[in-house]
Amino acid sequence: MRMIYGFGCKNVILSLLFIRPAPSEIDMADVDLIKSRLTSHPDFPKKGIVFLDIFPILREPLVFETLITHLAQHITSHTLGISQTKKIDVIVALDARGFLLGPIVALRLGAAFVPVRKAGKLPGQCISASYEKEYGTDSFEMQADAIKPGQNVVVIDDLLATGNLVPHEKLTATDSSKGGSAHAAGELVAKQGGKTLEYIFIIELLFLKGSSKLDAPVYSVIQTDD
Ligand SMILES: O=P(O)(O)OC[C@H]1O[C@H](OP(=O)(O)OP(=O)(O)O)[C@H](O)[C@@H]1O
Ligand SMILES: Nc1ncnc2[nH]cnc12
Repeated sequence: MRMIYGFGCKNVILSLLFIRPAPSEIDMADVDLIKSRLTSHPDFPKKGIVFLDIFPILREPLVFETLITHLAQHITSHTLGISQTKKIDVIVALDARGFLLGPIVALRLGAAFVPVRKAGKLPGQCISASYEKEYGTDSFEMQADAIKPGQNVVVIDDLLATGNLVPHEKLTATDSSKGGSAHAAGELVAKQGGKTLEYIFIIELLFLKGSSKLDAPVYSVIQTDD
């Protein structure tokens, strides 16, 4: 059994194509274990933000191992299936917390690891994309020769917010509707001719509707509406 997730009306057609695994296909024991280690910190780093901290997960080797295995298994059992492809060529992960997951998952899959870094940190020729965060703005870079045209890519980060403090449907014409970090990473992959098959996160802040701005399906281990 698979279910189809609806996004904002702007992306209705795309959302019909974006299939997420049904809860029955997900190992809920893994999810419960990972979720139990997540901590929340109200008003950090500024008032109104509830910061969700993933570091307690990494403190416990068994829980960290469960998370990495869960992500790698999701890719081999689901991402490859829905994309009807045999291999992930590249795992792209985002500076900085995405780097805690991306290289390990890439090694498990025998894929290349490519970092997306905050501007000015990567040597050589780079391409860039700007983005908005839940609490600020910034610009990302990727090395210009990192992805070859046609390569299959999965983008990994710890958390999907959206780049805006207001939910997508409440944005006015004067608000920016540019996406957040994951959107910028997808833009960098597309600029190099790579194909993003899926965006994967530990946590997705559903109320911010970040997935509606992305050009591929989203898988998140934990979803929260708070
Ligand atoms: O969907 P968004 O609104 O873009 O928000 C999510 C991003 O924000 C956080 O990173 P942050 O930029 O705070 O930096 P860090 O990883 O260096 O802590 C988080 O790790 C995601 O990358
Ligand atoms: N609420 C949140 N908690 C942790 N990291 C974040 N990055 C963006 N929003 C965040």
